Amino acid sequence: MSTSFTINVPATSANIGPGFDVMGLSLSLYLTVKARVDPQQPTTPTNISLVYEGENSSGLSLDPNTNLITRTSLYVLACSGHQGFPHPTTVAVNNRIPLGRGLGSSGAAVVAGVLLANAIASLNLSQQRMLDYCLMIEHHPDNVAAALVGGFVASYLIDVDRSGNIPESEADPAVVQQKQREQMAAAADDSVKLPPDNIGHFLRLECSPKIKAIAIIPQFELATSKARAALPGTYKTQDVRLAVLTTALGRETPDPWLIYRAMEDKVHQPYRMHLIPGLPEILATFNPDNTPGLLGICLSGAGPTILALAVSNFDEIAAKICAIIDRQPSIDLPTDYKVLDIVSEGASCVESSL
Ligand SMILES: Nc1ncnc2c1ncn2[C@@H]1O[C@H](COP(=O)(O)OP(=O)(O)OP(=O)(O)O)[C@@H](O)[C@H]1O
Ligand SMILES: N[C@@H](CCO)C(=O)O
Repeated sequence: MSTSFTINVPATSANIGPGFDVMGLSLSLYLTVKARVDPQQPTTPTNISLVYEGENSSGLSLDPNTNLITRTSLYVLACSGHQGFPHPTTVAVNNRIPLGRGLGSSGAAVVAGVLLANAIASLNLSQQRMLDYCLMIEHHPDNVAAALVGGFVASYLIDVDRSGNIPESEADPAVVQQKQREQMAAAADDSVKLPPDNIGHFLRLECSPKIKAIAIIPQFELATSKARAALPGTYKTQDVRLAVLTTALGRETPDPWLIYRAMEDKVHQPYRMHLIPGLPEILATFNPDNTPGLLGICLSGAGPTILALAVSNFDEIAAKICAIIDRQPSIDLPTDYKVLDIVSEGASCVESSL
């Protein structure tokens, strides 16, 4: 008899305007990972055979030591004294989250990797401990916290020494491979770097069920590392104003202008404008008076996806925003969009016996 696990992790939109590195919404678009433990298969050092199905698979490494999902699992396992998966396992990934577009694809991959290790080696990690592991790989909590727990989530990270290295979710594959080799070697002599306890904290906030998320997805990738490199090191105190948003989205009947103003941002969007053709015009053009149903517009995560929150007229709003992007000289391919629910359930793992 073999055992299977099915892991589902939602896409996320981080920041929601001024909530830079703090706020996240989980969305009805999923990364699915199926793992089948197959003791009949020949053993290998990692015991992983990795396959990708569905869209978004080309260009991703199938080397278990390099792929973000499986190398996250291998790190978690190494911390528990396992070198590789306990038994030969086929890991099949079906990813619906566009890569490098600001919809939390890397955060979802990291969360999936942690859940996979937890299931495959029966580690019984708590949700809090799983967040600690996620934060060793992706150093900002907004995407991973929302993907893990679901809904509208505020989170913060305790300043902790992770050896000053750049997040592994953003690192060059060669650097990652070297680090992975070191971790595997360290696992053998018991010195692998465990996450400190409770490095991330989160709070679930109310979000009105009337609100949907329109993700307007330009057809080019923008690496988070590049979008973060555009940010300044210091801010003026008057630029930081998150407080209103945390309650504005939770009101049973959303107040469009309250949310619209609460989503205006001076922390990251002004510095990233030049990376997203059409964004300045979009922010200057649409508001709740001239666009019925619209609540607010912001950059989703590090971009280039633009997030519009709305209560009605979803396709009309999306079409108008797409039209502005599509007439920018540097845009070659028509912009895509998806009308998504804000889902209250986060990542899940279901076990079945075959
Ligand atoms: N399902 C996946 N399997 C393996 N690697 C993935 C997967 N999803 C994302 N990645 C890795 O993460 C990279 C994208 O991460 P990046 O942080 O740049 O964008 P994002 O997470 O989609 O956007 P944001 O963080 O702004 O929401 C991909 O190029 C790939 O290397
Ligand atoms: N808060 C992060 C989200 C992207 O992963 C950023 O804006 O850089």
